[in-house]
Amino acid sequence: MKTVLVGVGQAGGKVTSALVDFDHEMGFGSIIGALGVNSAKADLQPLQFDTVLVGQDRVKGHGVGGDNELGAEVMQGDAREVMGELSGRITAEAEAIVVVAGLGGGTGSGGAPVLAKELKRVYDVPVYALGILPGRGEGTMYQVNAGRSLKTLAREADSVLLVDNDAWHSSGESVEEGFGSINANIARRVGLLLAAGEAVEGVGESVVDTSEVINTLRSGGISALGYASAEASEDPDENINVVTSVTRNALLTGTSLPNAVEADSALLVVAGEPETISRKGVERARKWVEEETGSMQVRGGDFPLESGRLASLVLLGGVERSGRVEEFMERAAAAVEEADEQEATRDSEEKLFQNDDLDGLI
Ligand SMILES: Nc1nc2c(ncn2[C@@H]2O[C@H](COP(=O)(O)OP(=O)(O)OP(=O)(O)O)[C@@H](O)[C@H]2O)c(=O)[nH]1
Repeated sequence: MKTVLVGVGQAGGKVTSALVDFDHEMGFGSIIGALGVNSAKADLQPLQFDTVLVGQDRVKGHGVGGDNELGAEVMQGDAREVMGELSGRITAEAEAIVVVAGLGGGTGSGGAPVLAKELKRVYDVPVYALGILPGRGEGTMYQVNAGRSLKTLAREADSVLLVDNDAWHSSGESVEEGFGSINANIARRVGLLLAAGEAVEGVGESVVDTSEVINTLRSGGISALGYASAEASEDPDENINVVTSVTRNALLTGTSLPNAVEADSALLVVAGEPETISRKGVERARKWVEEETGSMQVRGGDFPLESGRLASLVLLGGVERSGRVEEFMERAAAAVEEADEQEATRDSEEKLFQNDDLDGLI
């Protein structure tokens, strides 16, 4: 899928960078343009692609400090400039635009929904978001921001592919320590999805087409991506269980949104050497995905790739009713309440100290 990426905020820029590097290393050529947008100048500097600094008149290049309303305002204020920078990149070749952002901060969380809305107004191709949810251990402000942003983003974008920061980091590492490996994992998985369906020489009947990705995401709302891989035999008959077990692992333990299984639609992409992919295995795996997700719309296809391994990518569309999303929304609502209570305590403490009756005590 020929894609233009827009990384908003610090996480958005870093994840976009990892995706661009992966696509380049693999020689896929599915990312045809990238732009970084931020209100913090220092976060734009390391990026190897063009960037736009927004909100300079308001925050002087220092970021919005987690204030996502301000993040939305500065993006709105400079939307014309951002859209202008993008217009040269979103050529007729583009099949999708992906806005990448961490939903817990200020610039990405506030800015991504504003940008998605502008892009949808102007372009006919699907506008997706790749949204990063704060991990459980991240503070109240992150959860509040992400809850607000996710609702708006799911409304504005054609689909929000959610990655939970707790999902793809190595055990023993904190979320912050793990950013490098989380980003590399996001790049590999999402990068493969974007490249699935890219023209491959000697395309066979079973090769997945870009339109399958778009159709799977057509139900809108929230989507998730699962991935797992394993060593494969050269003989496809010995790979029946390899295909079924990597598919099970991709969906049950390898998703970007842990425990999101119920879905409106799904796409199963099996990647590896075409002659090693077991047709029987693929058939069984697809049936299993149908049963697990409860979806009647499970699409499928191969992704020919030179490798000694076989991998399964499972894209789920319409997972907003899954337990995981509900659990996050509850966490965000509790965080909003906690933030409100803290504000109320601060207000009453301020009133206490403004009370004239206290004057006599000092
Ligand atoms: N996966 C991943 N998450 C990140 C990374 N950097 C920050 N985050 C997450 O993103 C959220 C914070 O968003 P940022 O992108 O840092 O903030 P911002 O959008 O630049 O906004 P401000 O700094 O407030 O202007 C938190 O939930 C972090 O855990 C990263 O490199 N990778």
